Amino acid sequence: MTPLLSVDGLQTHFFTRDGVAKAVDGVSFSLERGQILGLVGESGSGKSVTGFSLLGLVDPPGRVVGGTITFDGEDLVKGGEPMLRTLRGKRIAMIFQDPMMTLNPVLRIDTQMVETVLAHERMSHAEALKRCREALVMVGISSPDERLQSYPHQFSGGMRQRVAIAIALLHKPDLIIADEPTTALDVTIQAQILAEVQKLCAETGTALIWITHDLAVVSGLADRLAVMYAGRVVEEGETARVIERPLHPYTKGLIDSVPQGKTRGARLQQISGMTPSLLALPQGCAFRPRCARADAACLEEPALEEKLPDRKVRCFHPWTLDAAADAHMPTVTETADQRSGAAARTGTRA
Ligand SMILES: Nc1ncnc2c1ncn2[C@@H]1O[C@H](COP(=O)(O)OP(=O)(O)OP(=O)(O)O)[C@@H](O)[C@H]1O
Repeated sequence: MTPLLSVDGLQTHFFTRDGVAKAVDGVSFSLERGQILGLVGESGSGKSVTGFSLLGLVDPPGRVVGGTITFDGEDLVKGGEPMLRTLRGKRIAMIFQDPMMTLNPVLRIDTQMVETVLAHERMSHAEALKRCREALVMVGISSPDERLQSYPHQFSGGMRQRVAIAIALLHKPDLIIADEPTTALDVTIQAQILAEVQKLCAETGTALIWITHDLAVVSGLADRLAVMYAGRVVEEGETARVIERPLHPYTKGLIDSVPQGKTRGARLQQISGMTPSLLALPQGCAFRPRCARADAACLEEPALEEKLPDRKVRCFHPWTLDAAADAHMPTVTETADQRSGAAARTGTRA
């Protein structure tokens, strides 16, 4: 089956006075209709820039400098702004962390929603209003008529985000890109919205890219995961399989740092070290300075390769491909420095 979206070798760079920040540098993934992809990684890994690149929303000094984005058979990079203008908001919608990026504070909800409908479709005002009402009901808003006559400031944060999601749904898009849309909300509201979005995707066949730094959020939502580090996808695969058997040391570190019921009260493992500056990336694998499994081979840049069926990983020493070897490898949370410190104390070679 041809995927709805196929991103191949996408590169989006920022040409700053201090140098070129390769925020997205060779990102590849694909998505089928109705599928949910979780795009995960620490802050600054290039998740948002990837999302913005898909919609042609990267502003100078940033620019898409390479790769292809194929959406329903059309090359969006080649098609450029004229093609994107016809798709944006209609076939591809975006939900932002701050719903006020979507909502106009001085307009009533009905005015802005009806305007959005009529921007892409010809119908009467009454028909457009009916569509708006249906979209509000879809995201769990009761008494939509009353809500339609309100202004954004009359809503709670969670309710504002629901309205923003309803606006994204107005044209029954093929793809929604959601950039940390529930991060600012309390856990209960977040869980409700996640459940509703999941249901909507299943019902409408809308595909979704859910961008988040929170692996726990997407693990219950996404069909597939793409893990990003320093502008690159380092691991991609089916969510359950990635969580159960992470291959990349960074993915394993992310999973180990998610609180589990069984570890309540126990000290959480954290990935030591910091994400590197994009203006001064280490030679070879960008995760090398934080990785306990790194060796001289990692001074070369690994490629994203399919090391197990339907599992891609960008690493020379992925986990659990060789259980016997894994048993002798240090955990990802130990750094090379810690290892050599331990070795010095015990008089062994690190
Ligand atoms: N306007 C800009 N000018 C220069 N560099 C930028 C700009 N926007 C983004 N970048 C670069 O792109 C990198 C990735 O940014 P991006 O917002 O995609 O990260 P992210 O993974 O979404 O993190 P966060 O969750 O913090 O938003 C930034 O760390 C920065 O180096």
